[in-house]
Amino acid sequence: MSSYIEFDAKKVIDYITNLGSFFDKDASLSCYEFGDGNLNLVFRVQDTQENSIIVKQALPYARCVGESWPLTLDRARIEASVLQRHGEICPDTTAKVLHHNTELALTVLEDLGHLRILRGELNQANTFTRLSKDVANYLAKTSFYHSSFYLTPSEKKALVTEFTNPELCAITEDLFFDDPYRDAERNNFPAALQPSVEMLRKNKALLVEVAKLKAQFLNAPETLLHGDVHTGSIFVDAKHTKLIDPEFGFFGPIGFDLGSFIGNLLLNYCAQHARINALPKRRNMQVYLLDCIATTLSSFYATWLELAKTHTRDLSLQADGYAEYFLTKVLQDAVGYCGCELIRRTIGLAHVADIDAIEDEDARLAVQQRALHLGELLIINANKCQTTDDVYQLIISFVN
Ligand SMILES: Nc1ncnc2c1ncn2[C@@H]1O[C@H](COP(=O)(O)OP(=O)(O)O)[C@@H](O)[C@H]1O
Ligand SMILES: CSC[C@H]1O[C@H](OP(=O)(O)O)[C@H](O)[C@@H]1O
Repeated sequence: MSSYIEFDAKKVIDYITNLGSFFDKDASLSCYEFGDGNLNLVFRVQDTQENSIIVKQALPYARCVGESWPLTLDRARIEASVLQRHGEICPDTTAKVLHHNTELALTVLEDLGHLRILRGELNQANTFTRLSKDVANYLAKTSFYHSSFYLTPSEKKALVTEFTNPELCAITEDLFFDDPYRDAERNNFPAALQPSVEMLRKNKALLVEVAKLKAQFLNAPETLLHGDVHTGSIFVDAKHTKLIDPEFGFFGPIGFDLGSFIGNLLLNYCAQHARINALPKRRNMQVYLLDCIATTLSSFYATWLELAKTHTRDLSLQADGYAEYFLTKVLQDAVGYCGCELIRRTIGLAHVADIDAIEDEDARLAVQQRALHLGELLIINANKCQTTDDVYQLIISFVN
């Protein structure tokens, strides 16, 4: 029988005190819940000496909807295990797991409260020079070392089983690839956007490309993905970049995380158009975001190719030219998934503050139309890209 119980602040303190690992024996602890994500509880536990830890607990349902949307507790195991595996490869860019209890679906994490969530920072027009290189390095290394280029077939198959995450994948499958393209109850957009949404849904070529992207998501266990690399899952400051929250992790197509990240930068790019009273700030941010995208792409590609040339263990995959062929497909997938992220964050269930916080209704609508159209163009044209520069030029041609 499961010993799961939902924790409150008092139970968290009792649990942490019993563990006896993180604070002085006689420390006076306080605790509060401050999660703002869609799914879980997040507590901060602190003593009076400025020491603190984070306790994250999964609920048996989705926090943002309530008990009417039951959800597996196993997501906490997946999240902790992805953080541990990715943390072994990229310790500097992955939140550190200090303790995990699978039965309680509870994980103790290092407190990253001295850093800031990237989405809020971009919305404040703050920029981070390390961001693109750090994210590219994280995505390239974690994806290479969990791919068939590096793992033996039996190692990989065992991990694919360990990281089978059907319920969380089903959420992505529905929210990314299904709901936006039909009349789904969970969709969320203003009536004024209906004509743009209908145009999108009538585009048969688009629907075929979305089908291909979904099929790839369902059928291509290329690597252990983070599964939800949006700008709300990245802590930053001038010297640090830390990824959190990989509960959607599973073995899927390498381009998915790369595309999700770039998609979130482009959502912010679109939202910047609402800054009509601060044109220099808007221009600076848009230049920064495009530069970030260019660096992420080139740095991801260069790091991955270098790893493939020097660390590929599979003999056949060492064939001259194969890594380049493989990476071209990864880039095309990334452009497609990027387009899906733009569309689903505009008209689907889960929105982004970048757009939703725009107060002026007309300005918000114009940004939503821009994001939808950009998503559509990217998905339809993704397969024209052969190189990272092609991807960048494609993006530039549609955003300007
Ligand atoms: N390790 C951490 N250190 C500090 N704050 C954190 C940490 N992990 C999460 N948080 C805070 O909790 C919020 C929700 O966390 P997140 O992992 O995104 O939850 P969910 O899984 O519900 O989306 C984050 O936006 C951040 O403010
Ligand atoms: C009901 S899940 C919707 C959405 O929320 C997740 O993000 P997060 O947990 O970081 O808030 C994920 O992007 C899902 O698609």
